[in-house]
Amino acid sequence: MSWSILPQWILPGKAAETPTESKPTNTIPNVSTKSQDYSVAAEDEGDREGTPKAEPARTAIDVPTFALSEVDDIEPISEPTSPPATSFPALNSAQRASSMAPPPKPAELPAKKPIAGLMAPPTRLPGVQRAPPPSSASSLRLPGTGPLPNRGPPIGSQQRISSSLSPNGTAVSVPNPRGKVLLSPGHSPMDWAALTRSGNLAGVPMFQRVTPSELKRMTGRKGKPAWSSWQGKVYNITPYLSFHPGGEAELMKAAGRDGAKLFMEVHPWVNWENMLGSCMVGVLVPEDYGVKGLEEID
Ligand code: HEM
Repeated sequence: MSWSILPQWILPGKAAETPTESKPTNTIPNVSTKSQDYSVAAEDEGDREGTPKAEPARTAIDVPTFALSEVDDIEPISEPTSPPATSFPALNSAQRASSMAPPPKPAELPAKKPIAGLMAPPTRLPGVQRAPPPSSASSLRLPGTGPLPNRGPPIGSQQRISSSLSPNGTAVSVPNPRGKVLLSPGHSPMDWAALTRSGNLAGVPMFQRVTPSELKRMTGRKGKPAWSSWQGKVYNITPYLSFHPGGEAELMKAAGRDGAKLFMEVHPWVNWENMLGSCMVGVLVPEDYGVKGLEEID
């Protein structure tokens, strides 16, 4: 690019004189930070020998200048004219309202004119007693008649009885509508549950095949254990006798026989298998089970 074709006043100083120089001096002042640097640099440039002097066009449009220091001198912008401050609190504030005179009593209110299109309220019959409005307090009151609300276990249930165990350590028969007994201390349903977790309560080393005649002999008397069957399985009910909420005598009715019928008559909601699982002796087999087996072998 030839420098000679450019007007003199835009050529860089040295470059204009020695166009053969490979690198034109960068004379662009550093304007990165302050604008005043530019003017200083421009003066330096003008002082150089041989440098064409370009007079700044003084006729340029005056750019209004602004300096921060002048800000203080600027007349503060007057705020929009507002009405003179009213006294506190405001006229329509709640504070004023509270100190104001109370509103007129309903009796003093002017009689309301019936609004067009709406019916007038029904007139009250003289002498008719109106019931008090239902309140939350009235719903808490116990009804004078009818059943009491369900609160806790029913009267006579095991939960209520177990809170008053027999003091002398024996199951005591007490008259109550469901035939519950007082269980001796340490014989609550919780105690039984703990005992069943402790180990095998069947009283036999391994599962047995029990014939009906054999079951019949296990009555809990004459030193024999009490066994009872339930759905083809035989259980030793002896350990449970003192834990039975219905009493030992009731439970003994099932000894030496199938107890399902009696059991289901009294408390079908009780889970026999769960409660007596650790007391299982074996399974009930037909009377001739062993004999048949031996005959088949022969
Ligand atoms: C052999 C297995 C049995 C077990 C595991 C057993 C268990 C129970 C349990 C847990 C209760 C308390 C029920 C409750 O609080 O709701 C109870 C109560 C009672 N049981 Fe048994 N029972 C058995 C057999 C029998 C038998 C054979 C009879 C009667 C012949 C009987 C008569 C009663 C009676 C009268 C009550 C008290 C009333 C009641 O709770 O409804 N139980 N028994």
